[in-house]
Amino acid sequence: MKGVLLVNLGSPDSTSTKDVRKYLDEFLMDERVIDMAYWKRFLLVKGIILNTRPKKSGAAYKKIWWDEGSPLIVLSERFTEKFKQKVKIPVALGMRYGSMSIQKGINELHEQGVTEIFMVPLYPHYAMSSYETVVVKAEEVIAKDFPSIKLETFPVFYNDKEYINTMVESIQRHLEGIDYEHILFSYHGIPERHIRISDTTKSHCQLDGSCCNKPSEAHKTCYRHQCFETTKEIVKQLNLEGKTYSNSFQSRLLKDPWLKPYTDFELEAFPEKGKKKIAVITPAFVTDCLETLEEIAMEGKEQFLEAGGEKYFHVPCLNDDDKWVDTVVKWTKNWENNKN
Ligand SMILES: C=CC1=C(C)c2cc3[nH]c(cc4nc(cc5[nH]c(cc1n2)c(C)c5CCC(=O)O)C(CCC(=O)O)=C4C)c(C)c3C=C
Ligand SMILES: [Fe+2]
Ligand SMILES: [Fe+2]
Repeated sequence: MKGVLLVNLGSPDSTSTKDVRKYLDEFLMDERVIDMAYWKRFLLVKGIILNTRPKKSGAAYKKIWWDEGSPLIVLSERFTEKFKQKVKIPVALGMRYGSMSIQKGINELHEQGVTEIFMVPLYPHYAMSSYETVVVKAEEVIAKDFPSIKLETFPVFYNDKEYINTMVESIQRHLEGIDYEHILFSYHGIPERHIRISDTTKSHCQLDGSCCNKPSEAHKTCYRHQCFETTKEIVKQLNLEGKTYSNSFQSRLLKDPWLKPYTDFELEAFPEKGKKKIAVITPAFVTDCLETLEEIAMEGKEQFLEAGGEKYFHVPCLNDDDKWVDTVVKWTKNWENNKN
């Protein structure tokens, strides 16, 4: 029997320092997130980061937490409920980190007799710290505990026609009546080093603007290229002119160079450049979460207004948008009918 596993990143169980520490421990000890030799990662994460960050992150989570729980989890559950109504096969939701694990999701499907899983990682773009780690984890769980299950994973969908149309419709709906003169596409950042590690050609990605427009095999796993493509496709349909939009990367951790330009620097510089009314879109996330609700909608707004900005609007993620649900249903039905 066929079944679907939807996978998102996951959140702590609560905003308490203890729960946030447990979540960050699993997240940051992932070798695809902090890519150091095990002993170095162990010392950095357990010896340094976990001593201070859980309290700080817990306070940030408190600012966005809902009565029902983490927005990322609640919104993913709402999406899943709507999705279940539209397909006839078993569906489960799993998270890469935290209690609602991929293991639990696969087990839930297994108990319903599922032998073939269609997994949709809810990430439009390929990064070793997002899409790749989900695939590796699911494959490990299946090899260890469910060897008879066949797994097929939906590819990244950064330039998929249906996804782009869904984004464009949602953006147009949210921006109706909003007074803005510039759109910032703010993507989750990754360390520049990760771009080089994921470059399958080992020579294409230069990180200097010279490579992302040249066709290459490397783009199949190039986060930077894929983010730029998402923006290009969206602005094409929105008919935006060159100087009225730009890209940036947010959520840096540690001191290594991350993808540039940095969102916080851009937000502080816009007013001086005459861009005083902006809208921010966060396409790396299909679900609103700490990084969009706190970092962009709250902190980003404050930084922009303090620097002299006048109007600031964050466009919500797709969340449980009906057209978005229908898009993932369509991908699923194509898989059921061997059309993907
Ligand atoms: C969009 C995909 C994501 C990529 C790529 C990604 C890379 C990445 N993240 C960190 C560190 C942290 N990220 C945190 C939160 C967080 N990250 C994503 C998505 C991607 N991360 C989401 C959806 C969220 C929000 C989770 C939620 O519960 O709402 C956090 C935790 C919060 C904090 O302490 O700031 C950390 C830490 C690294 C190091 C990285 C790539 C190397
Ligand atoms: Fe992250
Ligand atoms: Fe590139």
